[in-house]
Amino acid sequence: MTSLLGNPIASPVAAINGTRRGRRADGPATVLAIGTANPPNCVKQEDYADYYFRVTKSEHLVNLKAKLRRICEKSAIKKRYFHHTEELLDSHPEFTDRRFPSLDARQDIVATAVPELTAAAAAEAIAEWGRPATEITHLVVSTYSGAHMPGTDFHLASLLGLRPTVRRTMLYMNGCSSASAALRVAKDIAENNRGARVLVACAELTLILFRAPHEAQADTLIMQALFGDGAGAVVVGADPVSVEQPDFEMVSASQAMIPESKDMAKGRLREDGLLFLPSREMPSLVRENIERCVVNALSPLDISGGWNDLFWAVHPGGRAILDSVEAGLGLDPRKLEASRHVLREYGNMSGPSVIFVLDELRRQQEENGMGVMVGIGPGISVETMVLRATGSQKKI
Ligand SMILES: CC(C)(COP(=O)(O)OP(=O)(O)OC[C@H]1O[C@@H](n2cnc3c(N)ncnc32)[C@H](O)[C@@H]1OP(=O)(O)O)[C@@H](O)C(=O)NCCC(=O)NCCSC(=O)/C=C/c1ccc(O)cc1
Repeated sequence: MTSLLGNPIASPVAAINGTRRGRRADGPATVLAIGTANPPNCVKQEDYADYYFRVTKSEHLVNLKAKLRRICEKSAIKKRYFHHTEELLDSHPEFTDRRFPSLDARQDIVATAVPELTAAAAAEAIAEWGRPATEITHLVVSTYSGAHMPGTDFHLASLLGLRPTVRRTMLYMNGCSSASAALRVAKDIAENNRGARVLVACAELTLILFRAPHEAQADTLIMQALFGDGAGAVVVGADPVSVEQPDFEMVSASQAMIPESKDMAKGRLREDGLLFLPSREMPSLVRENIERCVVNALSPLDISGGWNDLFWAVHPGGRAILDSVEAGLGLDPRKLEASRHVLREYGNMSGPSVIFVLDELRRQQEENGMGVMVGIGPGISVETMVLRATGSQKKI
């Protein structure tokens, strides 16, 4: 084939393939910055049973209150943060009276509260990144706290002053593995679009699942006892330029469904909000399956054991979940200290929790060499990302 000037040129397919290769990044995606945020209302776990039965006007359910107190005592949580306050709950009796539908009112509140909390975390990440917000090329947002069109991605882009052409992806209802899923998507975007800078943002507000106790549904006490509000944001990009100081390389990402687990961690969006139903078997199923998930994720990298030589960023879904991962992998107890710290200080914030754990690992400078981020979500889904700490001396 010749050009109009008579010079030989490559075939169109070869030219397109060449261009496609040229559009890819040279190196792996990296974590360039991390931001986190929580609402101001803080409730100590030791006060939670009194607080919860008072605000739901359920003091007469003395057995359930005693049960909640037992769960709180065993939770290894010290305190949690919530967007909702006692005043807000008082002004919305439908949030605590199961006879009335309340989804509309919950959706109306989270429609602005989720983008605002997400923006606080994202602004922190962008400030640390050190480049203008207008240089973010892609946005991946994940939440189960409300669903709107346009969604949190649209509002967040406006709140942060992102460019109007920022390419947005919205992920809904990924439960507690939502940030892990968003980071996996961001890694693919960053590695396949040279120069891309992807903002990942994830927030959850427990207002979407707050409800009064009920004798016939004692299991709902688990979500009231463990879950807290938070937002996490990460700037992801490959081939860092001089101002950028990566914390972690995102080496590989995998996802697995634990067999026979579809009823283990279910979420149902109801007229009275989101109902989360955790099975009692969840911790044991995690313990039995976690090593197989980790082996599948790491064997392509020729890593097939020596789990204590890696650092770990495990989703703090509950004390029993962390105990199960520790036992299933035979980890030295200090290996999950960053996850236990996040559980202790914030509770289970669902998806954003792993972003807090990554932040904590780099703060404690506990990360070294290779490590694994583990997200645990509905079904049971296990999201695994192999990371390599860059040893950045960034001031955070
Ligand atoms: C701190 C716990 C709750 C209790 O500690 P323990 O050492 O097991 O203590 P006990 O065995 O004595 O349990 C205390 C009480 O809690 C009860 N309990 C113990 N698990 C249960 C139980 N799943 N049911 C309902 N009663 C129970 C247990 O029966 C007992 O009741 P009682 O005998 O009356 O004192 C512990 O079991 C624990 O951390 N469990 C894991 C909690 C859990 O499943 N976390 C969720 C992980 S998945 C995730 O993060 C979110 C995914 C998600 C998915 C979809 C969405 O929409 C949103 C999110």
